[in-house]
Amino acid sequence: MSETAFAMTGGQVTFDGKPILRGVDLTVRPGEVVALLGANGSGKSTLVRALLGLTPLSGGQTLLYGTPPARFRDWWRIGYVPQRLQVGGGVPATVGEVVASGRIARQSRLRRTSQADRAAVAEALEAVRLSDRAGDPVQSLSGGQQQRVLIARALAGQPDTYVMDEPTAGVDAGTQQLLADTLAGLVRGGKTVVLVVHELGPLEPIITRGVVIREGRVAHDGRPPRPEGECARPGHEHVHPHAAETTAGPLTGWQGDPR
Ligand SMILES: Nc1ncnc2c1ncn2[C@@H]1O[C@H](COP(=O)(O)OP(=O)(O)OP(=O)(O)O)[C@@H](O)[C@H]1O
Repeated sequence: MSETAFAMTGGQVTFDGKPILRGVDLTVRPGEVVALLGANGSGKSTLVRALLGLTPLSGGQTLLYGTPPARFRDWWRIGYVPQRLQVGGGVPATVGEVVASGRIARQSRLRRTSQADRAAVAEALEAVRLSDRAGDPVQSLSGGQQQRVLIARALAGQPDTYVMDEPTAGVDAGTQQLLADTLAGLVRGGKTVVLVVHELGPLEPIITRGVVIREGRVAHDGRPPRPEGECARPGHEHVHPHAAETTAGPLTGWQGDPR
């Protein structure tokens, strides 16, 4: 059997007695580029966090490279870009420091910062065009720039698999294209990508598989949906009155019913 990056079977998550994930089966193999799609509140972020073991399952199981999250040790293999949040929290960290923190899983107590670490951080900053802001406090950056810092932090770790929760949310068109080009290069190098997106936008050419989540279940898993008409218009707000279609047939309205 070939290696799997993620393998969830019957994954369930319950918050306050309310089922949020209701039996998700999802296997992601190395080299796949999987877009998780679905309406607000459908459970995409919860699924991502459960795949990483950050949110515990109340039923089913999930494996990271064949190992349950609690026993997984090779965290350097995963680069996680969480949904937009304040990077650096209350700590006045610089852009360079936050990006360098992406190397921690690769470092050991014996071998701290090396030339390779410094080079990876510099390369990641360049990839998101923030080299000139390395010494600035993260809080002094705009929201979209902070998102780029989070992406650079993941890039700096040079993981095998990238997990990105809405990496293009609130990010301008130029930066979206930059991210798409960066990811395309990583994918050509055999990396695995799982990302939550509302708009495929410039990422569309690299997506190999679309998984639509609807009310905590997989409603479609296969060909990436192709936005058409209004849905394809740049800046289109994806709150659709029509339901997500299920496993067969063309998929043009993947958002499902808004809650
Ligand atoms: N920590 C939590 N405690 C309680 N409920 C939660 C928690 N996290 C998420 N939820 C609920 O789980 C449901 C799914 O949330 P989730 O963030 O996974 O959706 P999503 O598909 O990522 O949405 P969006 O597109 O808006 O980011 C929502 O109803 C949300 O309120």
